[in-house]
Amino acid sequence: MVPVKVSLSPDSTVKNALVIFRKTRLTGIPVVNKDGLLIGIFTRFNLYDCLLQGANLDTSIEDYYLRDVIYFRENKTFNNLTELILWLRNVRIGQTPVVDLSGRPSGVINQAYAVNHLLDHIEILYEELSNIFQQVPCGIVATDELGTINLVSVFLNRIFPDVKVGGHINDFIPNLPFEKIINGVWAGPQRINCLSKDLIVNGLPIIHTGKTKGAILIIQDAAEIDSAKYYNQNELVPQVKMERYDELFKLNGTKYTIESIIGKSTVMADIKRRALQVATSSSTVLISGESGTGKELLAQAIHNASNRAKRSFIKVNCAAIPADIAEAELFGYEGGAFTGALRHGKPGKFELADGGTIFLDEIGDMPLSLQSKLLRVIQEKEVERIGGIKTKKVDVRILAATNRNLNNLVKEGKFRNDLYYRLKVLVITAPPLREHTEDIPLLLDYFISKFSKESGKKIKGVAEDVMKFLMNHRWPGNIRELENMVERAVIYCNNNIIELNDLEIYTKERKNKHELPHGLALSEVTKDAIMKALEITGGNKSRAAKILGISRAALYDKLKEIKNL
Ligand SMILES: Nc1ncnc2c1ncn2[C@@H]1O[C@H](COP(=O)(O)OP(=O)(O)OP(=O)(O)O)[C@@H](O)[C@H]1O
Repeated sequence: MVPVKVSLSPDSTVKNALVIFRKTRLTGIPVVNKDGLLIGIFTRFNLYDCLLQGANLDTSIEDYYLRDVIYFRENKTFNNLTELILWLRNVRIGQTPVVDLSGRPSGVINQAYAVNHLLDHIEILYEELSNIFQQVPCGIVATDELGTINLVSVFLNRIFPDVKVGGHINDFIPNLPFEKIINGVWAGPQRINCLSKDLIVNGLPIIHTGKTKGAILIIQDAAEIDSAKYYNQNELVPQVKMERYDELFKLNGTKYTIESIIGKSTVMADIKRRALQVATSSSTVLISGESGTGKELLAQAIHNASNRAKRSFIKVNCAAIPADIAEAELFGYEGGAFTGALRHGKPGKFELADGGTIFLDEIGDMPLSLQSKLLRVIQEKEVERIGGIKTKKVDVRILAATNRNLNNLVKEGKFRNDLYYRLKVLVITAPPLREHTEDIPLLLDYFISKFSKESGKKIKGVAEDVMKFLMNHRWPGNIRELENMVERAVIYCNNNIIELNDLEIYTKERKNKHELPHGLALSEVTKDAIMKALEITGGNKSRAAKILGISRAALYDKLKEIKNL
């Protein structure tokens, strides 16, 4: 609002008005009664009219000012867009007076101000709508009155991956009764069969000012709804969903979806929202975070929420493949390319992931020589087998994960800068468990239920002091450490409640407190733990890493350090 301090009274003269118009940018001057209350407005047009009718400078404005004015009270807000649009359409003057709560003029607002207000409203509304569209767990399409698609929700693309904005709805979903929906005679929800899919369809025409402007269609996969009915509502939600996705998992070799990610804290809710958002695009995603924070789980969840869900998810552990065979593993080779090569050659992981997703785990450990080849695949979207003469186009979505600081690796010359920039188009950071300890009770419930089922025990939960201890633990191995701790505690537990003594981390901590010679170096403790883990697993490093709650790469790093002790 622009504050206005000037006003006229009915007996003010044309000259008084001219002086104010000359001094201000006002297009209308408020007219007030003897109590100072707004009773009208004297506009520039009123001035022209009275001059044309022969008024002189001393003529009073009494017969000329506008009495029937739309004005606002200072505390007026528009409750909704329609109210604001109506006002914009109805105002007859460029500036609308604003009065204070007692009815005295205090300023004006102009149309530019109102339009800006309108745009702010539209922006908020648009944000809200697109969030709903991205996250609502059923397929939604909005079309115009002819059936041309304006909006498609992420979930619809899971049922019909090809549906795109700009196309006609019946080109993608032929049996859909669009005519009935647009004419308002579709008594949905109804089951229809379309392209051999069993669908539950609901549809409504969008009617604006009495005219049909388009339609909203809500489409669900009947199989999903039917299968959900079979599950006990009281069971853990993730387990219900997991079983429902079994088919998909079998198909693409994954285990997790967004619903498998346990955690209701704000950070975890943000992560899930972000995962759903990035699932809608095909750009490269860099998932960073400490070991055991759920980076692989996130990668699988993103794949399964994307329209590539029914295609392959290929995982490559960049730290685990020996450098000399890494190129063949990733890009494949032609028959006879080298000694020991298969006669007919072998496709690489990128070819196997064609149409789907490749997950490059521990990307920070990828040898430099391979990094330049990966960069070429990302840029050219084609692969060349070793010993091959042709390149092959591949459509692969790349998800990369690392627990190392790639920025530092770039500075140390161990990671290509250009590859780093290509990888971090979209970034998701999995938070360490110590930053969302409020999720510990939920994670505990989930893992206790999982391992109790596996071991045939009926463990109900943890004792109060256990919960206290766990909430205060630092969790260097994050959720993996918690998971492994519960797995062991369930084995040791002899009752139906896990006690402090069932926790290895508690007994170890107590032992360390009481028995370690004062001043024993931390490196010695680490060494002891690693040696013990290797002893238990008979030298198996993967299992030893699991017991220690760290990644294989982290274990290799620690072993290197120990050698130098
Ligand atoms: N939010 C979560 N909900 C349920 N389970 C989880 C969650 N986060 C991680 N986990 C479990 O913790 C374990 C470790 O997760 P994951 O392998 O995805 O971690 P990571 O960050 O990829 O680890 P690394 O860097 O060591 O490879 C897995 O068994 C996974 O199922």
